[in-house]
Amino acid sequence: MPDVTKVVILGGGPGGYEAALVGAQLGGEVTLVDSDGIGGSAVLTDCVPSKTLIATSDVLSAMSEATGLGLHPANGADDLSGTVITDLGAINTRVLHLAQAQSGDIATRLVEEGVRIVRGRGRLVSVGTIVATTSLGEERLEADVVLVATGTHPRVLPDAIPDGERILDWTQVYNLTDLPERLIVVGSGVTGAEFANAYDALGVPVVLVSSRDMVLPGEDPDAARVLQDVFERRGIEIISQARAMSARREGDGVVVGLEDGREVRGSHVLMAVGSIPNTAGIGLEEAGVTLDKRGYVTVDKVSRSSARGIYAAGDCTGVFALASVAAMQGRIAMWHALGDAVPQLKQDTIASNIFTAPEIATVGVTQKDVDEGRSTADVLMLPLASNARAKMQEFTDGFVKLFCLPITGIIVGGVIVAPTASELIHAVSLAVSQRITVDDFAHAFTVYPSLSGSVAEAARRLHNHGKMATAELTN
Ligand SMILES: Cc1cc2nc3c(=O)[nH]c(=O)nc-3n(C[C@H](O)[C@H](O)[C@H](O)COP(=O)(O)OP(=O)(O)OC[C@H]3O[C@@H](n4cnc5c(N)ncnc54)[C@H](O)[C@@H]3O)c2cc1C
Ligand SMILES: NC(=O)c1ccc[n+]([C@@H]2O[C@H](COP(=O)([O-])OP(=O)(O)OC[C@H]3O[C@@H](n4cnc5c(N)ncnc54)[C@H](O)[C@@H]3O)[C@@H](O)[C@H]2O)c1
Repeated sequence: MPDVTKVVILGGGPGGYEAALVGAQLGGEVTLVDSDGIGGSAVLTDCVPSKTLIATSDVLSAMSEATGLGLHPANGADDLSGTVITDLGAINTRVLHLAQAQSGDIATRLVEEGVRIVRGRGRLVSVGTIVATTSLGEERLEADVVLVATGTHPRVLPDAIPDGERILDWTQVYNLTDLPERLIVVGSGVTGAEFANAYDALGVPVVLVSSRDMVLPGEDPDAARVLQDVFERRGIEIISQARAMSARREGDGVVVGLEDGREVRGSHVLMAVGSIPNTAGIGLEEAGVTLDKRGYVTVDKVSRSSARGIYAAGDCTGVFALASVAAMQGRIAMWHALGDAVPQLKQDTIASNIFTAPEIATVGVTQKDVDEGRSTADVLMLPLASNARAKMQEFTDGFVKLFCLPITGIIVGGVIVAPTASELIHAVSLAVSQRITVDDFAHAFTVYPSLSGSVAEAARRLHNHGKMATAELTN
């Protein structure tokens, strides 16, 4: 390696910008090439905007549940949420401003740390050479280390092309200034579920077209069941085992055609049918970077691609489509490339959250791992309905589920379905990453009354599981 390592990063999302910060910290000469704005899709179109929208919809969800707390609307509405004017134009203006401001803050920090930002589209022309196409023309950048962090874009069905007005992908919903009269959401993965939940809370009649039996395929089935029940109770119309084939405009509305010939009518449709990696046409395979059959860059646990000197991070690797994972993969790449101590990416410690009401947070070993024999963990599920704080808050849906190893009682995973699951999961995440036992976890104080008391209670109830297994082993 030369005295100063030249690093060129393609993509300014969390995978790219977090790597840039580490690269600069470790003395690299870092150039970040980004085509659509620093912060990437995470900040400008996906994670930050959706969670900002959900900050508003959460207030309305709480208001709609407040009747049970003795708060009645004064104007004859069904619940408190019916007493406010939901100004979607104002909500979306706030969302977009916040995203732009966040993007600006990240760009400022990068420049302060000595990262050079090139606004343009980059492509590899050889292993160590990138050409960035900018508004001023082409710029050639030589690199000792390249990081590809180009993310993904929304998948489009050939007969349901988004028009940005009524047929929308999730990057386009923030253009709306008026609430849809009836929103069809196609796809009941995390994106579809979060938007169906948010728009329902905003007071929009929602139809959810779900290709499976239940919403959130691939997530914890008990958690998915809770959400399905909550959605149905709130009046979201779920069309299960239905695959959308087309979406077309008709008059002032849209018609979604299903595979079985049925048609669903609404004022708008949001297509949330997955993503495609941004890896085509940027010289990756020509430079020796192996892509899998879906187009994701194949990487190892220190973010190395198959081509020497070329690393990849984030959604374009298909590892786990989360901003936190992208950021960690990016940092790992720089630690490795620039010779610092480097921890491998541990996928079995990743925590994530689905921002619905209630939230669904998970970490580590899953129910599927246990059911399919990949983990021998003991499982305990504790409904939150008996928790004192949950009763005070009139919260009846949700549970805590913990997974621990049978012999040692080490906590290896957890699922929390609760209004603040995204915060509650951190204790479990810490337990998983630090290999804390159920006994140690249960011995730590929790506040009374609190939902976290149920997390500790679940650990306490797993005490005998570990003991029983140990006794069986030693007898
Ligand atoms: C609706 C939605 C909500 C989400 N919510 C959450 C959440 O709450 N929490 C969470 O952890 N994750 C969330 N995610 C996932 C999260 O957004 C992604 O995991 C994250 O964006 C991945 O970061 P990245 O750096 O890999 O890519 P991106 O954020 O996609 O950034 C990649 C950047 O590279 C640019 N680019 C592409 N090609 C080139 C090129 N050739 N040259 C230069 N630049 C290029 C792109 O324009 C983009 O700016 C959500 C996803 C969606 C769809
Ligand atoms: N809160 C968060 O952290 C958050 C939020 C959103 C997305 N994400 C990340 O993004 C990833 C992708 O999530 P996603 O929901 O965008 O995509 P996805 O691929 O997980 O889900 C898309 C869903 O659409 C369904 N589908 C596909 N074609 C269909 C059709 N024609 N008709 C009906 N249904 C159809 C699929 O069966 C699937 O269930 C997640 O795994 C997650 O990692 C995270």
